[in-house]
Amino acid sequence: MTDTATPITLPVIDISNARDPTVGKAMLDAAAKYGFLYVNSRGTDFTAEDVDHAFGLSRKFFASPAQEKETCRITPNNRGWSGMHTETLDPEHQRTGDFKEAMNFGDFKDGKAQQPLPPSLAPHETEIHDFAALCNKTCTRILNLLALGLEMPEDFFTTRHDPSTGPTGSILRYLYYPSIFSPATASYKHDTDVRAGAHSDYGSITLLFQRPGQPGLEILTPDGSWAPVPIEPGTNPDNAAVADKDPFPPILVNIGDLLSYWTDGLLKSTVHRVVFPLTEQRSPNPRDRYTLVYFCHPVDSTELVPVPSEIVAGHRARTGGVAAGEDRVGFGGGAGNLELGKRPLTAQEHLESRLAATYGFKKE
Ligand SMILES: O=C(O)CCC(=O)C(=O)O
Ligand SMILES: [Fe+2]
Repeated sequence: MTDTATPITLPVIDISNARDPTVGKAMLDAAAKYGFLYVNSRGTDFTAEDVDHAFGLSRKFFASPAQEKETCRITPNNRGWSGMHTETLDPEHQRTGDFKEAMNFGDFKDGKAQQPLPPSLAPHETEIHDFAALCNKTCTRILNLLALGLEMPEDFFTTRHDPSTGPTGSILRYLYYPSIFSPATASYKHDTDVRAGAHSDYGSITLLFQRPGQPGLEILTPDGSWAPVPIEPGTNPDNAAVADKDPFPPILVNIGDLLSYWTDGLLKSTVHRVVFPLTEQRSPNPRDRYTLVYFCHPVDSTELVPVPSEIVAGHRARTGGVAAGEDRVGFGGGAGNLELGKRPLTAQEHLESRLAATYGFKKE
């Protein structure tokens, strides 16, 4: 099924003018329909060199000796390195942990990491910080456009995502999924195992940088089937060609649980996963997959008050808000259904509740 499914067609949006309401509408439509969209790399703050360099650091880190990675093993604050099979994103359906390694960076303070960096990365602290800052800048454009699309004050989200005003839950993540030829994947069973289990993201928005010829991401469509997401829109997922005019493949953007909750489910937090496409398994030259992910979160203390948007209010009136009847914190009700006399959740509380729901069972 994974391999015969038709790739999904998602809009590619140019965000070079982040103050254009027409672009805001296009972004809102995609966020409400699919929860996923592409951002054309030409309209962002990144050069091809910025992105290549970040992928280079990621490769250098994952190729470094395990003893070195051990010095920065992941801690309960979600920062650091997690090894092969350490994370299980969909424990109900996975017999084994994800076939991936990851390295998470939390907020920097005055350009300094607030976590141990291994020898392979310590000399590159400034570069890692600068890349995370560019990611945040691109998220600011996207959040501005979403606010415009929702016809609310355009700085409503951006002022609440400004890391200079306080700590945030934002994470820059390097990901490495070894190829099917790697000893690390010897036990992989197609149609049983996954490189990353089905999940939704927790924050406001996520940026995903992919490399040509390293496919694997799929999203769950409303009819319950999995659709591959091409790296180059309009091409086959494993077509390695990059359009000449674009500095690097478009950035894939998706809505996370927090922004879905905040907008009463109008913006969709879509479930996704990473697999080995069958074409990749049959390929004479299967490739490792490297991705860079930026999970953008509001400042921790942000109160998730109802958003001042008539469009969200209309959606709430029609549907009752996000997943009515769901009693899991962070899903049920939506921010607009705040009970009288109750205070709103903060961004930090929302994140903690989602982490507890995902990892709570294996904490002991
Ligand atoms: O690496 C990818 O393609 C997706 C990663 C992802 O969905 C995640 O880390 O939340
Ligand atoms: Fe994800």
